[in-house]
Amino acid sequence: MILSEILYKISLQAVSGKTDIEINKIVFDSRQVEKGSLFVAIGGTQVDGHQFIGKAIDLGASAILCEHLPETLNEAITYIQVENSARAMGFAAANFYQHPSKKLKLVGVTGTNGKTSIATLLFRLFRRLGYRCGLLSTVQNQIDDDIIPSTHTTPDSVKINELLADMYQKGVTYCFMEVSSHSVVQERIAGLHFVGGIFTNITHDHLDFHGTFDNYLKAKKGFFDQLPASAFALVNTDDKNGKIMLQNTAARKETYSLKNIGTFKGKVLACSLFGLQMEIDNKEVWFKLIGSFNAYNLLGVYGAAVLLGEDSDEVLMQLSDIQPPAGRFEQVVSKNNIVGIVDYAHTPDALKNVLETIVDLREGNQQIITVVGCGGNRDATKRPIMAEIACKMSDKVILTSDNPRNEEPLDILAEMQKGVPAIHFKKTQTIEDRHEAILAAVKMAKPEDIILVAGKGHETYQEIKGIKHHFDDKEVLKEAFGD
Ligand SMILES: CC(=O)N[C@H]1[C@@H](OP(=O)(O)OP(=O)(O)OC[C@H]2O[C@@H](n3ccc(=O)[nH]c3=O)[C@H](O)[C@@H]2O)O[C@H](CO)[C@@H](O)[C@@H]1O[C@H](C)C(=O)N[C@@H](C)C(=O)N[C@H](CCC(=O)O)C(=O)O
Ligand SMILES: Nc1ncnc2c1ncn2[C@@H]1O[C@H](COP(=O)(O)OP(=O)(O)OP(=O)(O)O)[C@@H](O)[C@H]1O
Ligand SMILES: N[C@H](CCC[C@H](N)C(=O)O)C(=O)O
Ligand SMILES: [Mg+2]
Repeated sequence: MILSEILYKISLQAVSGKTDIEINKIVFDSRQVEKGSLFVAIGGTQVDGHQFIGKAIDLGASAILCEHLPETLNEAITYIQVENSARAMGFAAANFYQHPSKKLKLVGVTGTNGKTSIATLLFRLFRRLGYRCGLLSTVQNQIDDDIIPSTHTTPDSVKINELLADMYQKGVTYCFMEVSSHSVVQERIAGLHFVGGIFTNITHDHLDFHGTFDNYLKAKKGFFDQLPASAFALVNTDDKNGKIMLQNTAARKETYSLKNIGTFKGKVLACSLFGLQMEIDNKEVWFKLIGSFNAYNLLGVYGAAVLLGEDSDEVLMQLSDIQPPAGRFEQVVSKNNIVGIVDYAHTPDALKNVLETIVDLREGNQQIITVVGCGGNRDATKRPIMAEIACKMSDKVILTSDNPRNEEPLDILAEMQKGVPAIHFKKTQTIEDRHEAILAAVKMAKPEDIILVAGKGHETYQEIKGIKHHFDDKEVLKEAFGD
């Protein structure tokens, strides 16, 4: 595409060089540059992309999109200066791929917990309702039956537009995507056209990246602030910050609640290890998801589907038959009835919700044994809190490694240990190796006991010092059960 078309409607501060040149690729990593690329220099969290402009030119970049121009300009190259290059890249990517988000119906889901659950349920529901669908999620990206591995919860803006363009070409009507707070701040969703946005909840996470809870809140709100008037903004108002999402949005304001207020109301009637019974719009329905926190996810999905024009009875009928995504309250039961539960709870609130559900469901003298760790190079302030929650709500706890990434596993564990109240020392142990920790939990379990393995859910790897080793909590549980 011609550069001037890629720059259409983008506010430019300065241009040096020709804009009637052909561009065949937009890249923001110099290592991906090929002949004819537009290289976008972005100030990152580790390095400033502007320092790679020279390297990008050496590798064949024809044009540079940046926030400040290099001291010496190469006359053969076009330089475009903008205020925010990440944001400009979002709009450039939308132009380059010819606005796929406007050609299909894109729905975004944001919140600390529940994004994957809601986006995946919507994807599965709308496929059952007869539509071709796309999904952009933490677990995987998907176009109908085709699974495309995902590297982020929300991909970068070029990747999103490339995937949406592919979806449009394959006849997709609806795409459901997760909108992480990182993606809002880093402008990965700039230039996208949404028909709806959903807010789940906001609790403690990602303070390493956002600095303060207030900034985290602003990031989530930023998604709703950029929705157009034609979209709906569907918000869980039982979350005390829910209404804040609606403060400055141009979108139609809609709400859901389990407290009998708002557009969509629901009530939990019963919850067991087999499912959840709810009343929605005066209809009683059983769902295959477990835990009252999932009642919020189901109600959000129901609300969104109705707002998108689907028949409410049909929606409930189909939704009642849908399985939760992988690694969300997934059960592996041994032959002698030890109940293993693998769950992606990696925030204090998620861990508390899952354990509350397990405590409510436990019968007689069933013990709860929790195996949990916290990821490295991520918010360290949640470590002692998660350890404390695990200890207070379980009979036995094994603190272990999650994805240590570039941190020392024992340093992470030392921070978790700080949260263990003295009265719980006796029931808590630390086993650095996650495989060993799961085996130990199974060894100490009696028939009927419940083992919660929290934090990694669907993940099939453990990231240690830049290398992803194969690791699957479900697989290890099965191995430990030895059935
Ligand atoms: C903290 C964070 O969000 N980092 C993301 C960010 O990288 P960064 O800002 O650190 O980049 P950097 O390394 O400083 O480099 C700056 C710029 O220089 C460029 N560069 C760098 C080196 C080089 O040789 N040449 C070059 O051009 C880079 O491509 C980049 O454009 O931009 C990159 C490109 O889009 C992302 O891949 C990267 O995600 C990292 C891998 C990551 O782990 N992100 C996590 C925290 C994340 O985004 N998570 C959320 C989910 C959160 C949730 O649970 O809600 C997600 O959406 O996945
Ligand atoms: N509505 C909810 N409220 C609170 N906790 C929830 C909710 N839904 C799911 N959880 C808990 O959070 C965990 C992660 O759920 P899910 O993957 O849907 O969240 P997410 O927002 O996509 O997370 P991520 O930020 O990692 O992408 C679940 O395994 C469960 O423990
Ligand atoms: N989307 C979350 C995933 C955390 C998963 C957990 N297993 C970890 O590695 O910390 C994040 O980027 O913080
Ligand atoms: Mg997710």
